Amino acid sequence: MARVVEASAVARRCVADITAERAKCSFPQHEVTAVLDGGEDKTQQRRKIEELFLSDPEFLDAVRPEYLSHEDRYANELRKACHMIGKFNNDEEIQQLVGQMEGIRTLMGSGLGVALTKDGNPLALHFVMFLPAIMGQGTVEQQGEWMGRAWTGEIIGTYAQTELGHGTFLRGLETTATYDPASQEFVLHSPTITATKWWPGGLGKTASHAVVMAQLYTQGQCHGPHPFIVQLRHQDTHCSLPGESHAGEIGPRLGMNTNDNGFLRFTHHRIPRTHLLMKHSQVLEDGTYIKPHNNKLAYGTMVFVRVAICFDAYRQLQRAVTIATRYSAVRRQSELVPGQPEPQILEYQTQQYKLLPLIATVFGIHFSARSVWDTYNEVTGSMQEGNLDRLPELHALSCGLKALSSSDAAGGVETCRLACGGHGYLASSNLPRIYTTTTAAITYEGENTVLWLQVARYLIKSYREACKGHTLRQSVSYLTPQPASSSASPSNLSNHALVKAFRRAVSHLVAEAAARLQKGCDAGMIFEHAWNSCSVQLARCAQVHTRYFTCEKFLSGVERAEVSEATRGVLTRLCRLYLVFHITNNQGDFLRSGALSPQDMSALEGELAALLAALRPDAVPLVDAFDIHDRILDSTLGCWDGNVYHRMVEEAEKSPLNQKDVPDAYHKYLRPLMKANL
Ligand SMILES: CCCCCCCC/C=C\CCCCCCCCCCCCCC(=O)SCCNC(=O)CCNC(=O)[C@H](O)C(C)(C)COP(=O)(O)OP(=O)(O)OC[C@H]1O[C@@H](n2cnc3c(N)ncnc32)[C@H](O)[C@@H]1OP(=O)(O)O
Ligand SMILES: Cc1cc2nc3c(=O)[nH]c(=O)nc-3n(C[C@H](O)[C@H](O)[C@H](O)COP(=O)(O)OP(=O)(O)OC[C@H]3O[C@@H](n4cnc5c(N)ncnc54)[C@H](O)[C@@H]3O)c2cc1C
Repeated sequence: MARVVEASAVARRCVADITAERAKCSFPQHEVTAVLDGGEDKTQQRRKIEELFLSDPEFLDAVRPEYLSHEDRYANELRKACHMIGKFNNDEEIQQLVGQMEGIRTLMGSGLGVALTKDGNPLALHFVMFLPAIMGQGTVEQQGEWMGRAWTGEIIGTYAQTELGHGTFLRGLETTATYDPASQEFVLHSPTITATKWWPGGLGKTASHAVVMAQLYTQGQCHGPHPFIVQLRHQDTHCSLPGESHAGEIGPRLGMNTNDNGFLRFTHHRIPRTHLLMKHSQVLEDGTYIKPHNNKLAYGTMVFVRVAICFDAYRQLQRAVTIATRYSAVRRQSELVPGQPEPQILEYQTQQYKLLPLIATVFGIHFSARSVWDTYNEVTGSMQEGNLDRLPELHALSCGLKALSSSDAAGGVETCRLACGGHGYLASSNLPRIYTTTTAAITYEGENTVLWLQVARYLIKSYREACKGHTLRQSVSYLTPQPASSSASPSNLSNHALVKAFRRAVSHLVAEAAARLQKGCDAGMIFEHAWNSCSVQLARCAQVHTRYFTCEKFLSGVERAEVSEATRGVLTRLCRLYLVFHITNNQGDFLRSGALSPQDMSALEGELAALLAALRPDAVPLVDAFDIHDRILDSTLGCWDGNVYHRMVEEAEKSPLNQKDVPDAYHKYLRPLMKANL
C-alpha cells in the first residue's frame, strides 16, 4: 500500500511539472499548429482523420513489434497497411477528408501512417515510388492501363533500381532490357551476380509488379537506364513467375524491418514492348529509338521522392524532439545549487542547447520543404509544356534539401536520445525506432555525400556563369565573384544581415573552391581528378549553401505567416536561434570570408545564451503545438500527461521474459552451469 501511495505521489509530481510548463506558454498554440498544418481547417481535418483511424481497434498491436519474430512482424504491419487501404477505399467520409487520389499516398506518408505501421510499411514503395513512376514516366495510355489497378491495390508495385554492384552510379547498372523486334518484346536479363536488384522496399514478398530500371538495348545500341513495368508474381497465386525472375527478401536491417526489402534476378525474362514507360522516350515496333528531350527525365521519380523525404524527416524530428522535451520537463536530476531540490533537466543550459535548436530545426525544414515542394510543382508544371529550363535547379534544390533534412533529422533524433539519458535507449521510448528509420534516409534515394556533390556541381557551374556576366537562377543568384578576403563591415546583426552574411560566406567558399579547381586543371590535372581533389571543400560549399537556403526560407516564412504578434514573437526567436546556432557553430566560414568579425561572434555567442533562456519557458508549449497524438508518439517518455515512470514500469512488466518467474532457458542452460561443480 505504501508503495502505491509513493508511486502515485511520483505520478502527481510528474504531472504537476508538465502542467506548470504549459502554464508558461507565451503564444496561442493553435496558431503555430495551423502554420505547420497549412491552416486551421487543415488542422481540424487532420485531427478528424487521426480520430477515425486511431479509434479503429484493427490498428492496435497485441504486443510490441520487438517481441515478434521477423515473419510475424512483417505479417502484422502488412495487416495494418492493407486495412488502411481497405478503410480508405470503402469509406467515403475518409476519402473526402483525405482527398481522393493524392490522399492515400499522403495518408501513408503522414505521421499517422508512419505510426500505424511501426517499423516500415510494406506498401510504402507502392505509393511513394511505383505510382509516381507510372504517373511521371508513363504515357496517358500506360497510366490508363495501370493506375486504376494500382490505386485500388489490385496490383502492388515497387521501384527496383539499385543492384548489388551499383546504387549510386546509375549509368553502371547491369540489368539489360534488349528489344526483340520479332516478338515485339524486351528481354530482361541479369548477366552477373552484381546485376541482382538489391534493396527495393516491398520487393521481397509484397510486390506483384515493379518498375525496373534497366539498360535499354535496341538495334545493337545501348541507350542507358530506362524504366520498365515488370510483373513479378502470378496475379492469382502470388507465386514467382517460374524460372524467369526470382525475388526474395534480403534479411534483417538496422531498421525498417517490415519493408521487406528484396532482391530480384532475371533470366531472359520477356515483357511486351509496351511495358517500357514511354512518356519521355520510345521504342517503336521496328526497334527505332526516339530520344527524350533530356536524358535525365528518366530520373524524375527520384526528384519527387527526394522532396517527399524532406517532409518525412520533418515529421520524424518533430516526434523525437517532442518526446525529449516533455521528458526533460519531468525528469529531475542532480543539484544545480548544492542542497536545493533536484531541478528539471530542462533547467540545464546544455540541455536547452540540445533541444531548442532542434525545435527550431523542425520549423526550418518545414518552411524550406514547402518552398521546394512549390518549386517542384512549378517546374513539373512547366515541363508538361515542354520547358525543361529549370530542371537542373530543381535537381540541385531537391538533392540539397533531402541531404540537409535527413542528416539534420537523424543527428537530431540521436541528440534527443542522448538528451533522455539511459531511458532514451529503451525501445519503449520509441527513440531507437525513430532513429533507425530516420538514418536510413541519409542513404536511400541518393547517398547524401553524393547528393552534396551534385549540388556543388550546380554551384560551380553557376559561379562560372556569373563570372561570365550571365544572370543566374533565383536560388543561386547571389553567387558573385568575391574579393579574396575583406574585413567585415560595421556590425549590423539583424536577421536579414545574418542571412546576407550567409550569402557572403557561401559566395566566398564557392569562389575559393572554384579557384582551387581551376588551379588543379591549370597544373595539368584532368577536370575529374581536379574535382575529386577538391571534393571535401565542394561538399562543404553545398552544405553551407543549403543551410543558407533554409535560413532564408525560415525567415521569409515567419515574416509572411498570418499570426498574432505573440506567435510571430516566438517564431522569430526560434528563427533567430536557428541563424545564431548555425553561424556560431561554423564560425570559420564567416570569419574567413569577412562576412562577420570575431567581435560579432562574441556578441552572437552571448545572444545564443540569452535566446536559450528566452525560449526555455516555451519549450513544452512549442512541442505541444506540434499536436502529435500519444499513439503517434508511441513513447513511454513523451506522453502528454508526463506520467513517465508508471508507463515505463508497465511496459517492462509486459516483456515475455517477465511472464514466468524462472524462464525455461534457466533449466536448459544456466542451471547445468551453476550446478556443475556441486
Ligand atoms: C504541402 C505539402 C505536400 C507534400 C506532399 C509530398 C508528398 C508526400 C507523400 C508521401 C510522403 C511519404 C514520405 C515517406 C518517405 C519514406 C518512404 C521510404 C522510401 C524509401 C525509398 C528509397 C528508394 C530508393 O532508394 S530508389 C534508388 C535511389 N537511387 C538513387 O538515388 C541513386 C543516386 N544516383 C543518382 O541519382 C545519379 O546517378 C547521380 C545524380 C549521382 C549521377 O547520375 P549520372 O551518373 O547518370 O549522371 P551523369 O554524371 O551522367 O550526369 C550528371 C548530370 O545529370 C544531372 N542530373 C543527375 N540526376 C538528375 C536528375 N534527377 N534530374 C535532373 N538532372 C539530373 C546532373 O545535374 C548533371 O548535370 P550537368 O549539367 O552538371 O552535367
Ligand atoms: C533502407 C533502404 C531502402 C532502400 N530502398 C530502395 C528502393 O526501394 N529501391 C532501390 O532501387 N533502392 C533502394 N535502396 C538503395 C539505395 O538507394 C542505395 O543504397 C543508395 O542510393 C546508395 O547507393 P549504394 O548503396 O550503392 O552506396 P555506394 O555508392 O556504394 O556508397 C558507399 C560510399 O561510397 C561513397 N561514394 C559512392 N560514389 C561516390 C561518388 N561519386 N563520389 C563520392 N563518394 C561516393 C558514398 O558517399 C558512400 O560513402 C534502399 C537503401 C536502403 C538503405
